[in-house]
Amino acid sequence: MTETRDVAKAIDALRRGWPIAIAAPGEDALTLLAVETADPRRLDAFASTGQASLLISNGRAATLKLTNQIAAADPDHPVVIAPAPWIDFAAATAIADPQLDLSTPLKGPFRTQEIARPLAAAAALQLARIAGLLPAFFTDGIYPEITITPEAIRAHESATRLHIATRARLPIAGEEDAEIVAFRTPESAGEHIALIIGQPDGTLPLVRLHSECLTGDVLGSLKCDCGPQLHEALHRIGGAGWGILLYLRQEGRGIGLVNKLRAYALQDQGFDTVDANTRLGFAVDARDFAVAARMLDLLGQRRVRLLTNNPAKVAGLEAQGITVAERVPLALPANPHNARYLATKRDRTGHQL
Ligand SMILES: Nc1nc2c(ncn2[C@@H]2O[C@H](COP(=O)(O)OP(=O)(O)OP(=O)(O)O)[C@@H](O)[C@H]2O)c(=O)[nH]1
Ligand SMILES: [Zn+2]
Repeated sequence: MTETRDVAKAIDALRRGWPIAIAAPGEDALTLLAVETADPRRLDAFASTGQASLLISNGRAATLKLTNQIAAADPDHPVVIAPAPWIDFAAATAIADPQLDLSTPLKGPFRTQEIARPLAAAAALQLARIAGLLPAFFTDGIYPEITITPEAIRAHESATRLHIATRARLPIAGEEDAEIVAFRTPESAGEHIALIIGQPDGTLPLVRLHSECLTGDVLGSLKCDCGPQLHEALHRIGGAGWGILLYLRQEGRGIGLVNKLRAYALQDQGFDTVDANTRLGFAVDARDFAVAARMLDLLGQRRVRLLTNNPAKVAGLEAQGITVAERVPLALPANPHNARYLATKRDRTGHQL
């Protein structure tokens, strides 16, 4: 069994443009080179014939009108494009990156091929998301140094080794009686944070799960509602007497900052937040709230009142054994820049406002 440490090495390798392999039980190993971090020289070294297959997500394949029958029936089924002489590094980049769709007339024809290693292929796309890279790979090249298993990727993602690293008083503007709690896991560097406001008083805590949004939280972006929601949540928790804000390192609904900004670039071209994620090749929402449940558990709070408009957060916590006794809506006025985003959340992702 590969160690989760090897997953960290594999993520590092992909981000540096080095190949890795994923070996699932019952399948031959699938060799992979991330398109985003490759270059023509690395592609030549990976595929000595100069030609490699391309592994892309179902959403990206659908945009390129490339889903074969099996893939069309199953939106999680990745797609492999067979090698062709014209699929050089530049063509592969145009296949991988939807931002280039309007400026790059795609060549063709493409030929998709049956996926010989479906488990490894699905794990590869998951790993691209964890690494914050575009979900597209050259495959079937030379055998690399690092081989990992889908099981190790799952273990790397799991919250079971999350623990409290330290806690300290942290008076904040408007809420001076607050304590910050930092959580760590050996698997990843991004630390999740809880801010406990007020003191437990026998009532259920008012809890907010806030997913990181650098643009909204720090820069005051008007494209989303994250910044105002963050401040309103802190205010509402204080007003309730006591409660907890979980600051989850799930930037861009789990696809990472760079991929979220790619989604913004697609939104500049007219796509909404849902279609932008799909065209990039990601799930509409890639978050997993198991980590939030584990944090509440470690804080001794298994029954909460939850500030959210998103039924998926309620379901995600309840699936992990946290009781959401009440959902408390958290809606803020729209502005001209985020009105469409809020309408899309209401109309397409089931947010209840
Ligand atoms: N991929 C992507 N992520 C976005 C976009 N706009 C905002 N985000 C991210 O969405 C997340 C905001 O989620 P939250 O406010 O916690 O949750 P929510 O699903 O809107 O549910 P609420 O609890 O009702 O607010 C943050 O991680 C943002 O970075 C976008 O257009 N694309
Ligand atoms: Zn935001």
